[in-house]
Amino acid sequence: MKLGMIGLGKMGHNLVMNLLRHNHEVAAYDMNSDAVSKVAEHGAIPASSLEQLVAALETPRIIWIMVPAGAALHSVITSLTPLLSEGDIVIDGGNSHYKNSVQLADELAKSGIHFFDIGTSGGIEGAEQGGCFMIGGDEAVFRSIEPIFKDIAVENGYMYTGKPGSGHFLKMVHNGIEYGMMQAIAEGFEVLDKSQYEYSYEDVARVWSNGSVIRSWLMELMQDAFAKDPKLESIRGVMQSSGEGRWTVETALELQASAPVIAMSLFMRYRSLEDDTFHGKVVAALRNGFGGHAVESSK
Ligand SMILES: O=C(O)[C@H](O)[C@@H](O)[C@H](O)[C@H](O)COP(=O)(O)O
Repeated sequence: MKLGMIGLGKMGHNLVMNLLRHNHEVAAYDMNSDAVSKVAEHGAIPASSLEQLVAALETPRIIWIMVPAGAALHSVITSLTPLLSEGDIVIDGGNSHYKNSVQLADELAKSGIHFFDIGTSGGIEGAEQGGCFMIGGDEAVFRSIEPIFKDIAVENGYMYTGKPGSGHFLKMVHNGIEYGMMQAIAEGFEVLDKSQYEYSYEDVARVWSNGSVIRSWLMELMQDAFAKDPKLESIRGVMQSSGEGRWTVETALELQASAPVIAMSLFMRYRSLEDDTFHGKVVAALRNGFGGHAVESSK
């Protein structure tokens, strides 16, 4: 099939490579012209503006947007929509909040444009070698673009999830699970690290990756990381987050669903951003107040 790709960062670039490998025709645009040249070297049709990208496609056009959720996506949509016609298809493959995707689908539907919210998983490697795609939008229109996903997903690695918003909702929950799984793995290694035993963590991750109940891609990645740096000494224990974990917790609260592990994982990320905490000072002051327990003075 022929489609356009807007956003050629790590994910967009690799998706283009995957599409080209499967003989799809891709017109590609990014604000960074070097990123466009890189995919053009591999056979993509280079576009130096959104207008050029739109002109390179036949109607109904299929345009996949792979830019950061929020302001960047909003800006692309605002500039792109006036260039499109009824029947065109717009895909957001980023980690957008599902409520924004529902709203966007409604807005684009007013101009007869079909919108798909796609949760894309599998990381940078998956984008290139075969990823996992959770696809929300109109089912009949989805069937017309399904061949794309048959090609670029791993086997059984795509799913039509239902009405608009359902793709990004599913990806949000997936990422909430990701937070909990990673935190549990991390805590296990923390206990090992504080223990009297001298394990090679690379070997632990290897043995847990083979036949054990907790074998997983995350454990394999753990093995790779410990192979490079046996005690992860070159990395600070600071855990950033992009929003999906928080949205999962907020959604669980809205739905009154119990998600304590995911919530704690999120809070552990926030905690990791601070060396000292105000809550720690408060508890120390209280213990000192009622029990005369010693406090440590700050520098
Ligand atoms: O499934 C995936 O491929 C990942 O989840 C991917 O989407 C990304 O790496 C996360 O969004 C990171 O999320 P945090 O920055 O919140 O950890």
